[in-house]
Amino acid sequence: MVDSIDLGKLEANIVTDTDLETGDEETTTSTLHSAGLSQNLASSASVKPKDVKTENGRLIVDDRESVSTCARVVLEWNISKYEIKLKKRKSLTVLRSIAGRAENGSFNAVMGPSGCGKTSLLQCLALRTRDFEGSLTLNGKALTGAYFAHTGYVHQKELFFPHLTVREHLVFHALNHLSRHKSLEECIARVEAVMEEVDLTKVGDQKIGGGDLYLVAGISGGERKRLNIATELLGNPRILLLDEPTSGLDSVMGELVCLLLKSIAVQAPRRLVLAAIHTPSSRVFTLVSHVTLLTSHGELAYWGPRDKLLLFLEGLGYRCPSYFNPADFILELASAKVIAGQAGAPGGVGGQELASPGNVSGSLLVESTSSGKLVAACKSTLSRDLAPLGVNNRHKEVVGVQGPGASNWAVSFRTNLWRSWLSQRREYVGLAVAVLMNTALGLVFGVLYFQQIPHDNGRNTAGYLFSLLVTLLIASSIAVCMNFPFDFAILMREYYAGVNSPLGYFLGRTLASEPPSLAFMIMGILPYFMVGLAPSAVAFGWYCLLFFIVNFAAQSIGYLASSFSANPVVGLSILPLFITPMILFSGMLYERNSVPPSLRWIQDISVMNYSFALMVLNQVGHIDGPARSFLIDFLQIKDSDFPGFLIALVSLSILYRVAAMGVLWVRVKFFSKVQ
Ligand SMILES: Nc1ncnc2c1ncn2[C@@H]1O[C@H](COP(=O)(O)OP(=O)(O)OP(=O)(O)O)[C@@H](O)[C@H]1O
Repeated sequence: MVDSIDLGKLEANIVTDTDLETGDEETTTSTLHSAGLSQNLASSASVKPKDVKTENGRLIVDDRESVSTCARVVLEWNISKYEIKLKKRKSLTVLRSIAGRAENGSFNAVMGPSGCGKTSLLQCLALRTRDFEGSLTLNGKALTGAYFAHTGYVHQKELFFPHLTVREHLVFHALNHLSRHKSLEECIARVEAVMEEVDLTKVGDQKIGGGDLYLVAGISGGERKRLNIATELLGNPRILLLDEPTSGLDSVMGELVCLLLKSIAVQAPRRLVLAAIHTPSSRVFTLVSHVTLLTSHGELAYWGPRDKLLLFLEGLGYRCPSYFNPADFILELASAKVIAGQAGAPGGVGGQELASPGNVSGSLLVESTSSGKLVAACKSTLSRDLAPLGVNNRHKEVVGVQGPGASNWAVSFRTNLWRSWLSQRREYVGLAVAVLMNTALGLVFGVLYFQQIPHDNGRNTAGYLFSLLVTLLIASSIAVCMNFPFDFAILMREYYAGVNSPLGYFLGRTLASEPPSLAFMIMGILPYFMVGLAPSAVAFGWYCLLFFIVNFAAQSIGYLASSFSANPVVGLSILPLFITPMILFSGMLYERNSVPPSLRWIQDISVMNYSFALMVLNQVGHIDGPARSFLIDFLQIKDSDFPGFLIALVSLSILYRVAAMGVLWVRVKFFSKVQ
């Protein structure tokens, strides 16, 4: 197989002659001449397999040798039905009787009107959903868990950590993906090679940018698309499935991405590339080897070689006008409204009854009054070309395929710690605001209780410590609830791609968040001497330690509340359910010894109960007089409670964190879908 890429004169069209139907034996020659695409071709030139040669100023990519050594990869699918469960026990049938086949070396397009089910089909093929009936086979065999290792799935919406650079993002994925088999140096070399392949080397050290909360300046839209593809290429998959890799790009950028996909498909190692493409330009359309066309009702309108589609339509009396983009033409044909309702649609197809598709490799189903007959004709034509059509008994095999499996938790702990630390460190604004806010709050406490405590009868000491701890509990847990859920969608994708584990992620992410959360210490430390608390190094040391533990416990509660949903509103809404009882049973608002026995368990799990008592005991150990006896009596505590309360506080702070990790793990494993 020879692929030649012209780097010379710019010409105004792309000429592609690809027939992959005949498999490995056939020669595929793609000559990509592109006006205004010199940049792109230069970037394609950076795709340098080992056997690149030049001839008369042209790059000749000769992968004949690799073809003979390359195993053939054939993916076949027959999805008889894919339903999405809606509320009130309703369901929506998104796909019906979709069959097709693709093999390595080919660039396949899934096309159809918006909402026809392109994403759904890709999710089925990538096994991101199992809620479909039908069969999927790889080289004629039922899928196994290894399918995930062979397959890269590029989502439509890119999700990145915005503060990471392109290189850092890829290194994270390479380490998680490859470190079982490769050394650190080899992982880094693989990152460099892939960046070269998708032409991202020059932006390797730029921030990715983007983000959900606010926009961070970063690389361009096209570069983000290529980074999305590069992430999946790291593991060298044989099958690359892409959901609308050109969406949001202008036509030139879209063509650059599709040229890249074409080169990924045909160059060694030849890969199966299957992409949902919404509205390809005519040039992009000519790059495609096979087309799966869906109607707006999620039914198969055509499956077959791209270059036979227009001939086939002509045979049915639908001729694409010479000035018309063929992709637009077939999209209009596949759209029920245009066909059924509009006379004078391109090719003059309005409301016309259609003949049987006849003896062609590929079929057309057009919505019309005769659609029933056409569905049958379409199926019978396809069944000649596609072995699995109508075979539905392998559904159980698909459902039973083991998931991708999490990556090694110890590796993912280290890489998540590194990634989260880099992200946190670069959140300058967030850190600066946290420092300012805590300084301001510390000053408010300091000014309000300024030198009150040495002359206090105990009430102001209790008031200061209580309000400080309540503020810490609320502010620290809210801060977690506002940040933690945003990573969840990324974690789910990485988990399904086998490059992250919930345990490694949680431990790394939470540990990396500890240093920035120390900003809360300012709120406690700043007013200590202003308000006149015990001027003893031991008392101050315990005060700081207890404040740190309460901060840790408050974050644990924040993690627990926000681990129930990827929606931060849920975490923030249920947070009071955790915090309010803790405050009520702190000993300040409800007499400790008169708590009804049936509610005592709430007191036992209240962080405020122990932390407030410990803070008070720490102070009364260094003061005499009426304040001491007031506080001891008021809170109904004694000095000997200190060690037991300390153990309870530390245990609770760890317990809440472990519970948060458990909830996250269960959600990732059993309840969440990849989006
Ligand atoms: N979770 C969901 N809940 C309800 N409806 C859904 C859900 N997911 C998909 N659908 C519906 O299923 C149909 C197919 O959706 P899908 O995203 O697969 O289409 P698409 O062809 O990729 O669309 P587009 O080109 O606009 O991205 C649409 O009608 C969509 O509204």
